[in-house]
Amino acid sequence: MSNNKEIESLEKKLASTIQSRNVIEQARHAQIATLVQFVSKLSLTCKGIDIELDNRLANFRSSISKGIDFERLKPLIDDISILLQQQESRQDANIRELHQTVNDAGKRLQQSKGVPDDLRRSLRNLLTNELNDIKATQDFVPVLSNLVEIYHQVLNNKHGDLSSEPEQLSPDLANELLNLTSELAFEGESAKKIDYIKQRISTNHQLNVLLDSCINIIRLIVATISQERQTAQSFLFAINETLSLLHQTLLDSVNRSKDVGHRMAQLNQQIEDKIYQLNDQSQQANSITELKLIVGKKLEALTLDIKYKEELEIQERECITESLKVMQTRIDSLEKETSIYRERLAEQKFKSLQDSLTKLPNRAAFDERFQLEFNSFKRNNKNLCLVVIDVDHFKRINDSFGHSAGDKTLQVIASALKKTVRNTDFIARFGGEEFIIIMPDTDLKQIIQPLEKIRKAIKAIPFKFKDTSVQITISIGATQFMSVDTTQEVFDRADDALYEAKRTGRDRLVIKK
Ligand SMILES: Nc1nc2c(ncn2[C@@H]2O[C@H](COP(=O)(O)OP(=O)(O)OP(=O)(O)O)[C@@H](O)[C@H]2O)c(=O)[nH]1
Repeated sequence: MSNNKEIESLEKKLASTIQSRNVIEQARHAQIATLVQFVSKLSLTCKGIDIELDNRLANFRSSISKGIDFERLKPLIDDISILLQQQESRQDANIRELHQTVNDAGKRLQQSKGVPDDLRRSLRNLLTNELNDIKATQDFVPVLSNLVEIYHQVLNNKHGDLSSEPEQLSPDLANELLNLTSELAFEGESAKKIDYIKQRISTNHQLNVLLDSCINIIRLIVATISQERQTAQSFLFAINETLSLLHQTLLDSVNRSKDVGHRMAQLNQQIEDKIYQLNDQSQQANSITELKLIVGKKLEALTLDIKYKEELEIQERECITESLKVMQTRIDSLEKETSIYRERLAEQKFKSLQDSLTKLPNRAAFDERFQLEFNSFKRNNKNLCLVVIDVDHFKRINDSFGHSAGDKTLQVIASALKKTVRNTDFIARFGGEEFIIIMPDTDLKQIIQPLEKIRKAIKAIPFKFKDTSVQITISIGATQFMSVDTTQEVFDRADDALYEAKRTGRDRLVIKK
């Protein structure tokens, strides 16, 4: 019996132990399931970092979801742990690398030109503060987006700058403008301004510089023209003033003459009347004494009248002399003014035909003379040659030693050319580094010797810039006028000859028939 009771109590104990073990077992399963789910989810957060890790984690997730026992999971967990450790150090290296890259990009941006001040400030803050505060990869996100934004704005600015960046023009346009300015003769302050403009054009071929230069040149021309107009105006004003003064003087003297004439006529009448009266009264006189008395009185009155008449005549003469003197002075001063103005006009005509740099006749003067010589050639059919000279590699002088050295070179060459040609030859600066000579009474055979002399003379000039000795040569093209030629044809032939001289090595003379 006691045995039975014992068995019964043991069975009860066992049943309750089994039950509580089941409860524990169920709770453990529930905990494991939660843990498995959590581990699966956690493993998913590492997805995409590394393929190897991805594969292992996928394997691990599938194993634990199937409830594979710990013993079989262990090697998987070990592998994953190693991979995760490697991943951690790789992550650190990545952060350092990213830090360095962002820092480098920011520094490069800092060094680039044209970054506005506010962006430069933001960039400095990004590099010194924001970047140094980064602890984890995700911290890079706001910093990077900040940097991208700064880049974006700098690019926008640059783009704006680029679109407004002055367009580079062909140097031909700049040269053409330079040639045109050579034909302008200015004095004093204007000459200095033109020199400055020339310097700018020769070193800078940007559209805005050329436009700016054009505007400044036009301003100078307008100022000169208005100055000229003022001179002409004041001259005309002076003429007008003198003429109206002369007119007034003349009127005064006519009026005075009229007045004097009137008084003279009155006096004449008075004298005539008195003579009549004298005649009359003398016939009525009864005695010599009476006659003497009458005649005496009348003669006295007549003498007074005649004296007065004489005075009037003297006055009248003085008056006329005086007005003549006034008129003469006015006319003299007007003549002086006219001759000054005439001189000034002649001077201006001369100046507008002279190249201000070399003091040689300029292109306008050449055109005028070329036409005259051409007309005379057509009439007389005398020999006439045209020569075009161009300084070789002149650009190199400007580029190596500066525009002022180039200018000086042109002056020296011009004066050497002037000295070398005959008095009857006409030499002009055609523009830039090009000169032109009209040689009358010369044929092609005769020009070789003087032109070779010119070529050698220029080559022999000992130019020295910044302690460097430089030899400068010229190329020459020449031709003779033919009876069938137009001016353009002669010019083109001479230019072709020059081009051939350049093409075949420079420092030479080429003649074209
Ligand atoms: N200093 C100065 N330079 C000028 C003047 N006028 C034109 N130039 C320069 O002269 C140079 C002419 O250069 P290019 O036409 O290229 O000819 P180049 O260098 O002489 O070469 P080649 O003629 O081919 O031998 C340009 O650089 C012009 O800027 C001037 O008045 N003064």
